[in-house]
Amino acid sequence: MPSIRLKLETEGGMDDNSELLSARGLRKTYGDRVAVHEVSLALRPGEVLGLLGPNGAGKSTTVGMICGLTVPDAGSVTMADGVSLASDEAGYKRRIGLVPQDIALYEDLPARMNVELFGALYGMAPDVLKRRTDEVLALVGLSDRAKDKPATFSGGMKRRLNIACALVHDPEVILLDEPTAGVDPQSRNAIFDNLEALKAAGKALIYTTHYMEEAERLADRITIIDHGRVVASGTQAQLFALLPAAQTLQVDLGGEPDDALLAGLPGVTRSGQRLEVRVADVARDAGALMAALAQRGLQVRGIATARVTLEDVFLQLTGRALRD
Ligand SMILES: Nc1ncnc2c1ncn2[C@@H]1O[C@H](COP(=O)(O)OP(=O)(O)OP(=O)(O)O)[C@@H](O)[C@H]1O
Repeated sequence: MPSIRLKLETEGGMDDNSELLSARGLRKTYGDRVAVHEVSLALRPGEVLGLLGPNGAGKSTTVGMICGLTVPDAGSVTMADGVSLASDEAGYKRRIGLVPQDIALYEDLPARMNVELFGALYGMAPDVLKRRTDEVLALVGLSDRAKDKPATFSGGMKRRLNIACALVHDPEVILLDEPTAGVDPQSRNAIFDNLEALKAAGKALIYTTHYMEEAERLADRITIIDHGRVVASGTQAQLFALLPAAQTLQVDLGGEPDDALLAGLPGVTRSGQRLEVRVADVARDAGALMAALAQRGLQVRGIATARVTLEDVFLQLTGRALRD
């Protein structure tokens, strides 16, 4: 079968005017090690930007520089209206909420007081702080545990309380550094529900993860980072379009075919009654394949396409698996 590029929907480039926050040329070295080289990224209002990369890629260092905890060696981060750490540190930080990778809670203070302490750091008025504390505890599903101490919470509940603390001052941009690390699948789903609610409320999120499934589920756009460098950035469709044109069709036959019958069919490997067929364009080539199989008297019971994933994109761009 002739090879043609896998066709996928693509979008135009980023319109600079639509950026809520933009990081340009961020760089950070620790001794001889360059943790982050020239990282640039942009966040639009109301979107989830996934920062995807393996352990040690430089995600936390990048997030640290965006929220002002880590001082960059070079580069800058600016909000759409020009406010930056350099121009107005306190004003900038009020607009950012950080959910750190390591849970930061006072284990022996009630959940509610943990949230209020974070709010007090931003000088929130008592009545506003009370209302916001109620709201964020409700958002993360912990209203009924407000009086309990985190010391008595599960790992997933602590993660959710950590998120509530980052939200109490109602930031425009929320940075989440691997917020599902070490939580069970049920708690992970609860956290995703919280994040989807935030997105629906119009918040912009930067979400770091080394789980491509999480980036695929949550992110509107994804920046892939490896060894401190951005290796690709775009919507999932744009990233998938970076893959060489090929997809796999899985064809289930009525019985085990004679291999001689499959001779002359390109890209076919057989395992029992199942054929794996590499094609360049599913929409175009599936029909020709079905016709060729019918011509050989082979009955088809079912046909499916194997889905491409961000793991395939990472492998294509770096030559390595995300979780090496
Ligand atoms: N404070 C530090 N001192 C020295 N090296 C550091 C420091 N912080 C990070 N690094 C190094 O910088 C590189 C990037 O680390 P970073 O934590 O940003 O990666 P990451 O993508 O967030 O990884 P992970 O998913 O494991 O958290 C790593 O090589 C790490 O060892």
